[in-house]
Amino acid sequence: MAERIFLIGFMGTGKTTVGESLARELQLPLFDIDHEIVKREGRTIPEIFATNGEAYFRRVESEVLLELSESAHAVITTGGGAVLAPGNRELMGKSGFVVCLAATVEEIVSRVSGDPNRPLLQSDDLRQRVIQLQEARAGLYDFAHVTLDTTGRSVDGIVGEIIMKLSAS
Ligand SMILES: Nc1ncnc2c1ncn2[C@@H]1O[C@H](COP(=O)(O)OP(=O)(O)O)[C@@H](O)[C@H]1O
Ligand SMILES: O=C(O)C1=C[C@@H](OP(=O)(O)O)[C@@H](O)[C@H](O)C1
Ligand SMILES: [Mg+2]
Repeated sequence: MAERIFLIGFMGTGKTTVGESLARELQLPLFDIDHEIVKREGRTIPEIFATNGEAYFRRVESEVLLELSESAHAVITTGGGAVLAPGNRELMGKSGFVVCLAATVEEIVSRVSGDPNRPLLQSDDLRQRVIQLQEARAGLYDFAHVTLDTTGRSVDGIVGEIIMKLSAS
């Protein structure tokens, strides 16, 4: 079974939540790239975006991903935009088993609505914003080894399916 597992997918598909449970089940350490960035920077993601902009955030995100991909045997949960850099996609594809979580637009909207921690989703028309960003990212999650639709599914059920796919890999 792979010892380095990446969870990728659009915002609100449950990467951070599922990753915690998956790491517990597999008895592997867990690294959430967003949490690592917040620790390293000593400030929140909205603060980083507001003060230094998205390009700066992407640089730190890529640095943290590179360090974890080289060192940790772990479950590594990424932010939804970690796939934007081609180098990040290549790195994940070759250094671990990549699981993409997906969900319908309606499900994403209901999960992330009212959460101030995603600067890219602070919009008066959240549904339209999700659609627009998904279009801008079309195809960028397709390098995953497996993709799971999480809509209407329990975290335990999703974790069980990932473990089955891992065993078969
Ligand atoms: N399978 C699920 N069913 C219902 N709600 C979920 C599920 N997975 C995650 N959530 C909820 O959706 C929100 C976003 O989850 P999160 O793990 O932060 O997603 P991501 O890291 O992909 O942005 C959280 O409030 C979380 O509790
Ligand atoms: O998709 C994105 O560009 C982002 C996703 C977020 O992580 P989650 O996907 O865990 O919400 C976080 O990294 C940041 O707000 C940017
Ligand atoms: Mg997350």
